[in-house]
Amino acid sequence: MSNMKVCVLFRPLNSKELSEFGDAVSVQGINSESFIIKDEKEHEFDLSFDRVFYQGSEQADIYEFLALPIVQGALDAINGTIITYGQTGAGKTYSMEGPSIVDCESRKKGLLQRVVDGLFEAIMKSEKPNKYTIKLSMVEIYMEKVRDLFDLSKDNIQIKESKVHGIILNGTTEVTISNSAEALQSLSVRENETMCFHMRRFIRFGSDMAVHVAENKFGKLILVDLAGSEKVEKTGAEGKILEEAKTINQSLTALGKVINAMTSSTPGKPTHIPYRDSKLTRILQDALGGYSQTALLCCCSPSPSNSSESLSTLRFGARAKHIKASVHVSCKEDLANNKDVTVYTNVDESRERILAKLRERMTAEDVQLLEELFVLEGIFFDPNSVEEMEAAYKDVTSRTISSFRKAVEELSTVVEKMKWENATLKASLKASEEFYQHQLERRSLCLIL
Ligand SMILES: Nc1ncnc2c1ncn2[C@@H]1O[C@H](COP(=O)(O)OP(=O)(O)OP(=O)(O)O)[C@@H](O)[C@H]1O
Repeated sequence: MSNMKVCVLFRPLNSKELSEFGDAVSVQGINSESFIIKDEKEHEFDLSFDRVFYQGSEQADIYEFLALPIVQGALDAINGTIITYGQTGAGKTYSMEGPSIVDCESRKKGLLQRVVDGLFEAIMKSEKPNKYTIKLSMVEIYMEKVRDLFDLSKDNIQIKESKVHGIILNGTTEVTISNSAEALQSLSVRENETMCFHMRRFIRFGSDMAVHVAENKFGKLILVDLAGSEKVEKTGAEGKILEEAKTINQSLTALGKVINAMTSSTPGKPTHIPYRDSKLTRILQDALGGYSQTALLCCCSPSPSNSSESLSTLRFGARAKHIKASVHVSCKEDLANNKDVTVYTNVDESRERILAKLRERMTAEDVQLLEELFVLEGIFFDPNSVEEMEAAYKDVTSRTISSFRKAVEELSTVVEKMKWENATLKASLKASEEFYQHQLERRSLCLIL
């Protein structure tokens, strides 16, 4: 079963759509998972997803189905990612944060407020609320640069990989938050300050909530409100805004390429997954490539005027549905010695199996160097790269076998030597016994005389 949960949301018709097409819609619901959508030429497409939220759906229902399991997972140190995708005006931001982050009518609260509330509620209900620390960071990708929205002087954050935390945004400001109100206040202040119109139009922030579950566990929860996915020419943009639109388009194209590569790989054949083609795909590498529970909300307009963009969004979602991600628990031990240990639940067993075998056969230092090399090369996040690991493992195995052979030869020589020593000892023992017997016989002869 795929760990990528893909849902579809059809927002209500807006006033422009109502004035142009009345209440006509291109979507006909079948049930909560399937619907029929017509393109501009009235061709019908029968599609199914994990859940479909039709016009008038409650924000609370979307949260419960899509995000609640991810929030619960984050508290158990399972990384989670929630992404909204769709054309401009399709309802991505509304789904993510409702009409506004703070002072929002309870019913209209979006995923962001509900995730924050859900995290703190779960923590307060837990046996030891004090063992949790929640840190928040917020970044945006602007013109292929990652910018810290809590410290605008950090406008070119580097993306790195760590064994424990996976993809990390190096040096990003982390704000420790102790309740929902504090978190939402931080998020809303930054949003108003930094998102002027042209950026707001194309760029969205991702908030990265790091949940330190316990001293030795760490969960990461990322919410990503993507930029509009429509074709650049549809935006009517010019000049700098056109350049921004093109960059966004490239990063969404890179996201599409990553998803295509992941879902079209042939078993047993290594496939290159182009995570490094854009900052967006690099940041989402964990979420897509294996160490996360991921939910994608495909936001669409139900209007016939937007059916071609809606279909393009739905095709993207249908493709993403086939990504088989894996669940990962991050574990940090021996902080004082800065020694990281990762514990895996159900997956990436191949990697762990190979590493375990390498550990048996190589020195700890060699294994560590090999791991570092693979992390640097991005191999650890590419499930298809297991073949490369297998090749490395075979190489190590053959070297180990020949060193075993040499050891067996040495051992045989030692055994031969010991056999010879044993025979010599036996012979001298026999000689001693004979001598002793001879002496005894002589002594008894003397006594008889
Ligand atoms: N589920 C919904 N219920 C009511 N109104 C909605 C819903 N979704 C979106 N809207 C309205 O539609 C408009 C556009 O939505 P929104 O800003 O969320 O789009 P978007 O996909 O984030 O677009 P952009 O890429 O431009 O940010 C807003 O005025 C919003 O209030």
